[in-house]
Amino acid sequence: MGRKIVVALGGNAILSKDASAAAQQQALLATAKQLVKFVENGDQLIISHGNGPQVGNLLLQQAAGSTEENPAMPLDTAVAMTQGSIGYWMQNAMNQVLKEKGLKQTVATVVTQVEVSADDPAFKNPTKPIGPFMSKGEADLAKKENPDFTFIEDSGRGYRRVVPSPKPTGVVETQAVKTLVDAGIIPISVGGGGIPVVTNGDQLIGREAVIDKDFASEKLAELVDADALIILTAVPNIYVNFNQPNQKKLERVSVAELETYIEENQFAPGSMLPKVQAAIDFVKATGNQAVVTALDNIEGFVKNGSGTVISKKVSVRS
Ligand SMILES: Nc1ncnc2c1ncn2[C@@H]1O[C@H](COP(=O)(O)OP(=O)(O)O)[C@@H](O)[C@H]1O
Ligand SMILES: NC(=O)OP(=O)(O)O
Repeated sequence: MGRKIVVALGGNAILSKDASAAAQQQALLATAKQLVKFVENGDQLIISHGNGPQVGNLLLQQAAGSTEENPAMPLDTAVAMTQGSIGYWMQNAMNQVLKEKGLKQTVATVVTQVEVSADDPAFKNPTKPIGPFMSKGEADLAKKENPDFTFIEDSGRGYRRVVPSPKPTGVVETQAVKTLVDAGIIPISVGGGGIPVVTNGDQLIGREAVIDKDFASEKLAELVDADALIILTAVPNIYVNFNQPNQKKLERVSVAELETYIEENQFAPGSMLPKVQAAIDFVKATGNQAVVTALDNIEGFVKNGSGTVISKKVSVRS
C-alpha cells in the first residue's frame, strides 16, 4: 500500500478568469494530468478543493432568477451544489486521465458535511471572500440592495462579499471516505470546505457559511489517518519576505520555525496564513509531514521532494 495523502487544490486548479463550465472543466483536465502523478507514484489519493468563486457566483445566479415559486437556495445548499458540480468535473477529468495512463483506479465524489460549533465567533464576523471581484461602486450598490451582506476590499484586487467561515470540528462522512480508500477508489471530499452543519441531538442542521478548504482538508487528513497533507497552490514554496527583494524560499521547515514567522506576520491572512496554520495543525496532531507546493510542481515533489515540507523537527546535517 502506498502513502495515504490528502491533496487540497487551490483556486488556480479550477478557475482563473473564465467562469464558464467549459473553461473550468478544461482547467480541471490540466489539474488531473498533474494529480495522476501521485497515483503513478503509488500514493492513495484523497482530493479536496475550494469553491469560493463558484459558490459566490451560484448565489448571484440564484438571486437573479428567484421567484416565490422557485426560491433561491440558502448558502449551505449552494455549497452542496458546488461540491456536486466541481466533483463531477473532477471525476470526469480524473477518469479520462487515469484511463489514458492505463491505471485502474476510479473516482467518486462524497457530498460531505463538516461539523462546526454553533457558538463559533466566526458566525458574527464574516471573513471568507466569495464570488466575483467588484468595483467600489458595484459593492456599494450590492450593499444597498442587500443590507445584511458584508463586503470588503480584498488585498488590493477589488471588493468581494464575505461570509462567515467557522472552523471545522469533525467530518460526518469520514467512514465513507475511509471505505472508498480501502476499496482503491479515489474520493473527492470536503469540497468547498464541506457543508457546514451543527449538531442538535440526532439532527445535523445546515448553517450559512463557507469553511476554509485548507482547514477542512486538515481535519479530514487527521480523521482518515493520512500519512501526509499536501496543499497545492500557485507558488512552489512558502516564502519569508514574500515578493520583496530579500524573499527566501522555505524548503524544509519545522513547526517552531513557522510559528516564529507567523508572529512576524510573514503570511497574508486569507491566502498563505490559513495554509500554514492548517499544515501546522496537521503536523502537531499526527507527527506526519505537511507540504505546501504548486500544482505544477507535483513531479518535482514526487521525484525530488521539492516544495515546502513542514515537519515536527527538521534534522540538522552535520
Ligand atoms: N509568505 C508567502 N509565501 C508564499 N505565498 C504567499 C505568501 N504570502 C502570500 N502568498 C500568496 O498566497 C497565495 C496562495 O493563497 P490563495 O491564492 O488564496 O490560495 P489558493 O491556492 O488556495 O486559492 C500564493 O499564490 C501567493 O500569491
Ligand atoms: N472554501 C474555500 O476555502 O474555497 P476557496 O479555497 O476557493 O476560497
